[in-house]
Amino acid sequence: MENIDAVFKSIDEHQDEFIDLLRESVAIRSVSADPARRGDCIRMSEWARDQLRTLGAETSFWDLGKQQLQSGEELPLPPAVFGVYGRDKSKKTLLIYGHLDVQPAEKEDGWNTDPFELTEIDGKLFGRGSTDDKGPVIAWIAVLKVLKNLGIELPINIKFVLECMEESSSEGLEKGLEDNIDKISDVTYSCISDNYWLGRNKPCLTYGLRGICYYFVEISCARQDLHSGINGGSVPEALNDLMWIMSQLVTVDGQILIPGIAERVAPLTKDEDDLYDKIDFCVDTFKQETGSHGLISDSKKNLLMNRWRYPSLSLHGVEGAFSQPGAKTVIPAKVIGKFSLRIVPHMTPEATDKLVTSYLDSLWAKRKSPNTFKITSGHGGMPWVADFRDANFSAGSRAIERVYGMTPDFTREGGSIPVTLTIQDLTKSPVMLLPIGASDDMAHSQNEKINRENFVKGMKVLAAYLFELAV
Ligand SMILES: NCC(=O)N[C@@H](Cc1c[nH]cn1)C(=O)O
Ligand SMILES: [Zn+2]
Ligand SMILES: [Zn+2]
Repeated sequence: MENIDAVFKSIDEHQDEFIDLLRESVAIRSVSADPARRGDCIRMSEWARDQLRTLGAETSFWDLGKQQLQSGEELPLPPAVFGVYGRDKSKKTLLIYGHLDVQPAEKEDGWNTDPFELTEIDGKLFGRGSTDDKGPVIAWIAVLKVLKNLGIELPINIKFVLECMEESSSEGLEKGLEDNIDKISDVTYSCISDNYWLGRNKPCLTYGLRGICYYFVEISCARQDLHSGINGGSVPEALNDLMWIMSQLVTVDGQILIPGIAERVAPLTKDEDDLYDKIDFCVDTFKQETGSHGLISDSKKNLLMNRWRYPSLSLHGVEGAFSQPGAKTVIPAKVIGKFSLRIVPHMTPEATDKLVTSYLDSLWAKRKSPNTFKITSGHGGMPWVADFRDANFSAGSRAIERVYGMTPDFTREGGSIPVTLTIQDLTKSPVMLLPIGASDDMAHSQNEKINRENFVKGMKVLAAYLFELAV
């Protein structure tokens, strides 16, 4: 560890260069959900591969096959980037996973700046992907650049797996990992930096994620849209049916109304119950950061449990419904309601699909509507919970202490990174989530940002972690 101060110094000195690298990557509009942006996603994979290659990694692309769109059209999936640094059999091997795709963003959504032009205001670097997840990926690249420039040998071998479809259910990646299992079977530990601190000031390490099950409810009432004056009162309307169904999924205080869900949740143990008290989390700050008008509970423990260890159901939108400004008097012919459930141990996507489908079928039978009704389950991903008392977490914790002078909180996360469990299972090795961004980074939302300080200190934590892992 005698070199670490030189590494930290170099990170400080070259920080603007690394921010420029982040700027370059943010400018590539790699929105995986938008078929029109597939070329940008492929370009983003090429960009990351070239970065790793320039730094001396052996790189290759994993072809992940094709994506079948609802329209029947087929699109190539962006290739995953595989990078290898070092094959020294006497050293441990760390697998680093990150994603290069981003959520959609338009200036008109309410951004104060162009989402694809990294803009620094008061030490905050605004831009789509700045924190989720281009910032953390660039932070890893920056660490390798610094080590290379200083001529410092890597203390461990590194394998990168970078994908460009995470925000669209990591389509193709599980198979890509399985097909390339021989290339990752020597992995000792894995690290994913793709989530956030619980607050703005205290770093954390994360040992749990919720899974996800996504659903589409399609109702059609006519061949084409109708005039609500001419036809209103004579035609049973699809959107009325859909709203009736969607209003019976979850209560105002977040209770899921689908029978059988609550029974599948892992019981709370005394050990787990005790963990929540020690965690640094302020309910009022959380409320203020989310800008929400109220919270489902004002107890710290209940809120954390609701975010981490209980399922939640969110309604996301209705395709086909009139949503522009103004007062169009239309009866939409076909609407598709979208909702998802975040699932937790011991729930599985398969069992959840059955409960959801059977409940929606029973509601539809009660409705006695002549309209057509179809439920489709979209992507599903398992939850993940690990042991945070292992050597991977100890190394992460020591690295954080070195940079921040404090030990991290051990947290879970309400979001989902389904590939986490796949990586753990395929490599048969421990995975740790090491977030570098703060709780108010607004991933997926308007004005996503990463603080310059988090970005720079995050690089230092990642560098120190590499050396701590080797101990
Ligand atoms: N940073 C992790 C993340 O944002 N994960 C997404 C994954 C997802 C699932 N469906 C669409 N995206 C999340 O929403 O948790
Ligand atoms: Zn992410
Ligand atoms: Zn995300």
